[in-house]
Amino acid sequence: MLKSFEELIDLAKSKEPKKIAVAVAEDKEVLGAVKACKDLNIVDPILVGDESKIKKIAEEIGFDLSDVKVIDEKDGVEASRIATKLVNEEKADILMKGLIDTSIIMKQVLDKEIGLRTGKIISHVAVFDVETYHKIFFVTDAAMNISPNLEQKKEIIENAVELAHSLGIENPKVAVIGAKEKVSPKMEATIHAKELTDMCKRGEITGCIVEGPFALDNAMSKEAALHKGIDSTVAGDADILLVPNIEAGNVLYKSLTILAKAKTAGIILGAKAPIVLTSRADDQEAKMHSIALGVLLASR
Ligand SMILES: CCCC(=O)SCCNC(=O)CCNC(=O)[C@H](O)C(C)(C)COP(=O)(O)OP(=O)(O)OC[C@H]1O[C@@H](n2cnc3c(N)ncnc32)[C@H](O)[C@@H]1OP(=O)(O)O
Repeated sequence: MLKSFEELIDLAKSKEPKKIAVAVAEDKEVLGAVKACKDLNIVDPILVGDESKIKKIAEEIGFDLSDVKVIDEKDGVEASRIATKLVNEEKADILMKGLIDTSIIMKQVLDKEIGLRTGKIISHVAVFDVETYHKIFFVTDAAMNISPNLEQKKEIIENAVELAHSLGIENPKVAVIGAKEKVSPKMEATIHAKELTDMCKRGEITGCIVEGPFALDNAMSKEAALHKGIDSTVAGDADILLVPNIEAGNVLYKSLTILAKAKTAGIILGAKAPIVLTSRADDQEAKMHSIALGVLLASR
């Protein structure tokens, strides 16, 4: 079972290096992370973007590009398209978002001709390590699916459970988050939580334990759960938090990274290849962890 991001990097180092296509690579944190991962011999990068800007940043950070392929494309949409197409054509194993809006690169990923669709839902999982929680945990979906319906939430859980299994978390505990732990007909998130719990009980969602609704405190703190008289194996020990919508997920993601200084890695699942996707504001370390996660997944 994965215990730290250091372990994640070590695991990635034990794999063959993977080709990573970076869309709109002209960013210091992105190039710093790619350089660090290249130095560890876990990736062989293809940088797509404004070549003059890429070269200027590379020089500043001491990134020797002599054996790195750079594709010059100043337009961000086109650069995203080229990088996505490289993965579609299996010229790269991993796609990475650089200095570009998530919706722009994900539109390329969804493109029927050059994209990376598989028929499954494409969803984001953020992996967190924060001092105030006793283990690594996931938040899904803070970045891709805006307001998922019940069936989409089921598939988002399945993507996250598959990731958990890949990281050695055998029977992950999934907490379906709402604003309270009781079902309220006025709050769709709580109704979905109950239905997802029932689906798991009926064997329609497997490989995990799904329970909810939970308010965040009950999912993450045993004491808070006991205080409210909640009797559940998931309460206070969740591995995966399924958030009701992108706003809740994104606020939680950024609260964890900005306020709680959590370590993080972000990845898009359900596409033909792993897609490294962090916030543009995330630091080099977060991007490095995310690349390592991409390498692990691309090695399966
Ligand atoms: C957490 C750190 C990083 C961040 O902070 S990210 C910041 C916030 N995130 C974002 O701005 C992105 C949020 N998402 C979006 O904007 C949109 O969902 C996105 C990705 C642009 C797609 O929207 P549209 O292009 O309008 O797509 P659409 O809904 O009209 O659907 C077009 C076709 O694609 C399919 N599709 C859409 N989302 C999918 C998914 N998740 N998985 C699989 N397939 C999906 C959809 O079924 C449709 O297919 P078809 O063409 O009918 O066959």
